[in-house]
Amino acid sequence: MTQQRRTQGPMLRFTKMHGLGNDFMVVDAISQPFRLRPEMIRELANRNFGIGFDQLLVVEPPGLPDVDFRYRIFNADGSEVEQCGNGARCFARFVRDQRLTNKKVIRVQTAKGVIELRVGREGMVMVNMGVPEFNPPAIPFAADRRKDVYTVDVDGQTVELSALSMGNPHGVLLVEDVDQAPVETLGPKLERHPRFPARANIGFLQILDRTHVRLRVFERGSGETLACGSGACAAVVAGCLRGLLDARVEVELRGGPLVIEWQGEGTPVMMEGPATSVFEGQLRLPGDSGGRRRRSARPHKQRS
Ligand SMILES: N[C@@H](CCC[C@H](N)C(=O)O)C(=O)O
Repeated sequence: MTQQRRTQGPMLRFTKMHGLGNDFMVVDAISQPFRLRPEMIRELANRNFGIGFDQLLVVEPPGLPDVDFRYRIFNADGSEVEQCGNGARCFARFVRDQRLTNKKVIRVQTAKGVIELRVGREGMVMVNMGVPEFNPPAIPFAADRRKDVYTVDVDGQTVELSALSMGNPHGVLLVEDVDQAPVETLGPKLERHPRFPARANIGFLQILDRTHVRLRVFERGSGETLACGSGACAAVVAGCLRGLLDARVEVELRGGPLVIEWQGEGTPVMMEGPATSVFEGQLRLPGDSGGRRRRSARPHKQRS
């Protein structure tokens, strides 16, 4: 019998980061070769057998003029997506910590266009998240015309939600109390509802007053996370469309607060919040499919 030898792949350096508890594995794919298949991403995202993360963020060289980097985002289920607000803040922090740039205003190419990140003091980052899109085919959401509130049938139950794109698709429901909201039951059903053909992130929004809200988000491809930046933007936009919120709102997520500003239709949404580095590590990728990894990690000096 011939013994099959598994080849050892290259070492991969990564940083573990989070934005209000929405956590990321961040990889510099400029100074090291990097390519992962979806099943490998799922394995790394696993919180028991892998590194554990909500999203994988990949820093690449730009493909456009006047842009500093390309930013790719993968959910824990291995799907590549267009937008990640908390990830964008961590991205800005990462490229500066790794000395890939010393700019304070960083222009980044995403799958849905260019976004601008501004690095502020004490680890805070301001992101221009772009102009929200309400046209149903562009979200994408199945509807014959645009509305501020849609009625959706879920297993015979009627649910009211707003649908919009922040570069990625969102549905936003108003609830009395986020602590009692059916995030774990209704979230996955709406994420995969046939009216969202590309699936969607589902936000459960509790309005406290015109400038303060609470929010939980069941994320497409990752499940409920402690915070969702694009979800916070979508929720404030949905609240403004319903006439319930002012232009500047503090959004209390399970992992902490974000400040979101939106001046109205046709203008971009601005998001401000923290970005935190947790540790740096390296792992040996399998040289062939499905091999187990060896990994090592050293704690990060906390820089705020
Ligand atoms: N956590 C993110 C959103 C990540 C992508 C999302 N799950 C999707 O599939 O669109 C954020 O902070 O915006």
